[in-house]
Amino acid sequence: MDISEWDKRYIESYESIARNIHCVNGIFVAYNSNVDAIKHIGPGDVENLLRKVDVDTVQQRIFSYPRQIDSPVDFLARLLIAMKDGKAAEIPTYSTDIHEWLTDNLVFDEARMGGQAGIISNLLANMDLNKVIAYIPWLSPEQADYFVSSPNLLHPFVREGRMELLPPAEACNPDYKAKVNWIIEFNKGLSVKYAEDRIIVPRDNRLIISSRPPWIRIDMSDEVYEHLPEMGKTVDGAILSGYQMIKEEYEDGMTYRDYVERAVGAIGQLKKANPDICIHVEFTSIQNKIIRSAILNDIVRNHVHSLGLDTVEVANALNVLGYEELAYSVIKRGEDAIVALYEGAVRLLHELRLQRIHVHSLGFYICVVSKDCPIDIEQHLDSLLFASTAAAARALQGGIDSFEDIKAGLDVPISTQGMDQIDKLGAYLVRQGKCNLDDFERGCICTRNHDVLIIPARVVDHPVDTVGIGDTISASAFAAVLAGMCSPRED
Ligand SMILES: Nc1ncnc2c1ncn2[C@@H]1O[C@H](COP(=O)(O)OP(=O)(O)O)[C@@H](O)[C@H]1O
Ligand SMILES: O=P(O)(O)OC[C@H]1O[C@](O)(CO)[C@@H](O)[C@@H]1O
Ligand SMILES: [Mg+2]
Repeated sequence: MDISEWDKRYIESYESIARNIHCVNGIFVAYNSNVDAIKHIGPGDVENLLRKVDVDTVQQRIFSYPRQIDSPVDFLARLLIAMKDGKAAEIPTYSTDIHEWLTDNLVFDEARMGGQAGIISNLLANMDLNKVIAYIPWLSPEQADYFVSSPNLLHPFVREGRMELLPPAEACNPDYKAKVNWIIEFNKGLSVKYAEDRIIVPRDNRLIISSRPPWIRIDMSDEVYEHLPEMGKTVDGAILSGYQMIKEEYEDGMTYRDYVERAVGAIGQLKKANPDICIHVEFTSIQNKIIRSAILNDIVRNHVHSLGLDTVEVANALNVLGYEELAYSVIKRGEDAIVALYEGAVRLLHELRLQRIHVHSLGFYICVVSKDCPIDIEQHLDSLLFASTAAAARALQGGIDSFEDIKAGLDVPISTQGMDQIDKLGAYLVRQGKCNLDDFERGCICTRNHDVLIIPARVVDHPVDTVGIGDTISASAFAAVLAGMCSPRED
């Protein structure tokens, strides 16, 4: 299909999801929510920060590649790495020192809802989904203020053994504090001089400094855990995220194994009274390989139906599952990177026994679906196109406050670079005899073992922010998949 045919197909997908989204009874969303303190860095900002530290040490730290932020030097090293490649990254910090240093040396531009579960809950509620049940284990009054106030967005609260669903502001615990993450957004073309080097940022992206205070636990109170079947019964799907915060060991002797077990138990509880519930996990950057591996092998495999992730995260996942070479081909920016990405997504689908895996990249998405996934390939295509429209709307407007707001995404141009990338993949797949050119051009490929959807995405030239766009893509696509499952077929 050429761009004008894709444009037409995009409009059809929006209309189809708008018609069907209301048949979704509800979605359960857990666990992570925080306040994002967002700073868009401009010319001179990084140089100013570099003047406050020893640049030679930063350079050494760039080579040693810190996987957690303990000092301003670690922060600047990871910021320069992210800016040089234009790659998204999320690095944990376990003390408040860097937060204080950043507060003293940078003024953030805006504070907004952060965390996959927080962003996704607000998006789904604003999309007018019938019911969104959000569960945040550390819901503080300040955090609750960042949730949209809407009757379809509720949080469980257990009183005298009975579960109630309340607005987050009424379900929060006044003893809890807010978790604040710093988000450093950098724009394509920004030039930074350090030591003898100059970096020109190749693409808009962001670095997240994820605060991990000791009280953060990816878990549920026993009371809420006991009532999960009751909640699971009333929804069609669940979106789970935040597992990246699980630690190997805790001060009280607990280990990651305990939290992995509880996480699997929680999924089991959701399925107890609703065996058909569809579970999506939103993946993210996880620096610790033991945790990354445990999440994939022990939580996702066999328990989860759908996985959403970006390209770097595909490489990271492949890496811990033993596909190092393929992982390397995905991240090195070679001609064949998109082929490696496709191969990687196929591997992950089968290795992790998923029903769908949705990879979002700048300019295109790839989704691989198993043969037993209950919706047809055109409905999968609708879901991806709808998600791209939603992402474009968020990038353009900075947020989505109503279902109607998504429509603005239809005016954003389809990425020609994305089209070029997928043409490369098409040539490869046709050469390999995996599909014919017609099927490829329609974005839908059926093979014996799985089906594949490949779409060009809409890309906003100057996005308001980049953080949270991936969450918007995955959640809107998943909600659209659920709509496909409950809506009457439109043959
Ligand atoms: N300017 C843009 N216009 C449209 N989509 C974008 C733009 N920038 C990024 N995206 C999409 O957002 C995704 C970011 O996802 P991810 O890295 O998971 O970020 P986050 O987890 O912060 O949401 C990219 O994969 C790309 O598909
Ligand atoms: O790992 P954490 O601290 O939950 O942070 C997740 C981060 O990812 C995002 O949810 C974006 O995907 C940010 O809003 C947030 O800061
Ligand atoms: Mg993401």
